[in-house]
Amino acid sequence: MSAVSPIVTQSSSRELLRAESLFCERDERVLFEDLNFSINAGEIIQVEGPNGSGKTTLLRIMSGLSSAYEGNIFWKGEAIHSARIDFLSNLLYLGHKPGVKAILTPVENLRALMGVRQSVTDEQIHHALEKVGLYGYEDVPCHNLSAGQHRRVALARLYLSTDELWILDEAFTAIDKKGVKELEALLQERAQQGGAVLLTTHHELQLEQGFKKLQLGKSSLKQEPLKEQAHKPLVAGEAE
Ligand SMILES: Nc1ncnc2c1ncn2[C@@H]1O[C@H](COP(=O)(O)OP(=O)(O)OP(=O)(O)O)[C@@H](O)[C@H]1O
Repeated sequence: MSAVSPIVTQSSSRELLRAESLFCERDERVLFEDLNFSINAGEIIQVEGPNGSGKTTLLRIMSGLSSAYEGNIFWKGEAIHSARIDFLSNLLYLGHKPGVKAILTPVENLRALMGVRQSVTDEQIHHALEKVGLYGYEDVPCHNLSAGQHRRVALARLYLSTDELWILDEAFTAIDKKGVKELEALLQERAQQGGAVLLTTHHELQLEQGFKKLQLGKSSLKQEPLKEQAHKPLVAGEAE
């Protein structure tokens, strides 16, 4: 169980984010084209593809951090640029950089990161840090912590967040086997509570509930349709 209860439970069919006819080219190489997909409340979607196929690029575009694309993105049916405030107030994005301030302790960092968005207690922060293996490091300035520990401070936000949409780029690095299991459980719990998760990971996800995979083209030239997960017959339609 995470330390934070969901604020609302949403219908699992409610569309949150939708991409229509996305096209992205980098260095004269097409990363994806005519890419159509949506993520609903209660869903987990893993973006898959070889190194350099555009996974991070796609997550940055879907998070509003990059405008290097053509096509349309909608948040709850409204064009993303018009819905920006609501979108950003309901999004948790975890990228490659942890965004942790070295001068602050893990507790202070989390207080600062969560402070303006959501009120959390010190007890919840301590619980979250324990979940990512930082028990005993709560009050150590982050400049004394390793790069992996910095990532885990950032990851602890997931144990506090009630944001509707999580976009996670390689969130499974820097955690041990137990941490991986707990994070998988957390993602499922979040989805069951009506949250949605769009993620990339090189780790083979072991989720009891179904999840979708969005496969980016191996040649980076052509977008493949969403594939069904082998052991879970989830509909993985491309254009919805
Ligand atoms: N800001 C940028 N400007 C130009 N090209 C970029 C930029 N960011 C990424 N690229 C290029 O876009 C391609 C896709 O990069 P991206 O990081 O999205 O791939 P990825 O699938 O996440 O890779 P990996 O699995 O190695 O993390 C790469 O060839 C990269 O060099």
